Amino acid sequence: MKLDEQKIGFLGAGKMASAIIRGLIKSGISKDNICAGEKYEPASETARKDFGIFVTGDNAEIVKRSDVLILAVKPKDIAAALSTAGSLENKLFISIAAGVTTASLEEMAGKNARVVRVMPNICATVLESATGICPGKNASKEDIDLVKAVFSTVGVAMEIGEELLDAVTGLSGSGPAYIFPVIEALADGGVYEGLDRRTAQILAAQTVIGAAKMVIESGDHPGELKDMVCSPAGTTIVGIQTLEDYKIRAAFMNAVIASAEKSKEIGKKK
Ligand SMILES: NC(=O)C1=CN([C@@H]2O[C@H](COP(=O)(O)OP(=O)(O)OC[C@H]3O[C@@H](n4cnc5c(N)ncnc54)[C@H](OP(=O)(O)O)[C@@H]3O)[C@@H](O)[C@H]2O)C=CC1
Ligand SMILES: O=C(O)[C@@H]1CCC=N1
Repeated sequence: MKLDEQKIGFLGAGKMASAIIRGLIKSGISKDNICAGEKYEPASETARKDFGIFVTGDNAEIVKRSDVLILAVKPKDIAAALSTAGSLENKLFISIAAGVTTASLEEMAGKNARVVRVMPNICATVLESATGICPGKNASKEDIDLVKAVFSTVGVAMEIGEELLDAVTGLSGSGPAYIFPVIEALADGGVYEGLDRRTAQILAAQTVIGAAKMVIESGDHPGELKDMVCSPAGTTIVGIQTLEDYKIRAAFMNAVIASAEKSKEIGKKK
């Protein structure tokens, strides 16, 4: 199955669907092969205007037009979205909803449904998502390859066992929201010391990009990279000591764990 031969339909055309649609179009997928069902008219209008795709409030029409469906509504809205979707027989059904297991998706979409559960993140907007992919029991190798191809258009995509998808949700699904306040706070520190806001924000964001790139490109342990910055009796080790005083590492670990636990809780409700 080639990606550019598939008709891809989204149920929900909000923030995440828009990010993925942008990636697909940027990677050369024709807008004529993409459509979306959306019940909120302003979101429909934005999708039509931004991407030139077909958008309707009629989910069943989207299902009819599509080979591949990407469910991109909030977990609480899934049952309602599927109740208006009609038959999903012979469709590849992808869900990006946090917490919702492949077993409950299969139950909702029909026992033999080819389901793949995916956890991307909002950085798909700039084609830098970190995405975990987990096939349901009826998904074929071809289906998984196609899903990988879809999410590779918006960043890095890797297959992960379902028992670890809540961990992926806590880490990379929610993770951008943990880094944005870090960038804001770094910039605040710069502003406190006299930098103007714009300059401080660019320096802060570029510092985060650079640090992340060093981790990925070197493959070195982040602790070793931190040591490279800390001169003996220098400026950085004083900053590190301050962060340790505030238990910054425990704070981030606990944020990821709390988010993963919430994802598990959502999964139990469905
Ligand atoms: N935001 C993020 O960073 C991430 C989100 N996710 C997951 O992605 C999914 C979507 O999240 P996100 O894009 O942020 O949400 P949004 O609220 O931006 O988008 C969802 C859209 O779906 C619409 N909708 C609701 N019910 C229906 C329906 N029955 N038929 C058609 N459209 C409907 C909503 O309309 P209305 O507003 O009127 O309800 C809304 O416009 C969630 O399940 C979330 O867990 C995964 C990874 C990251
Ligand atoms: O907060 C949420 O539930 C969604 C899922 C991952 C990121 N945002």
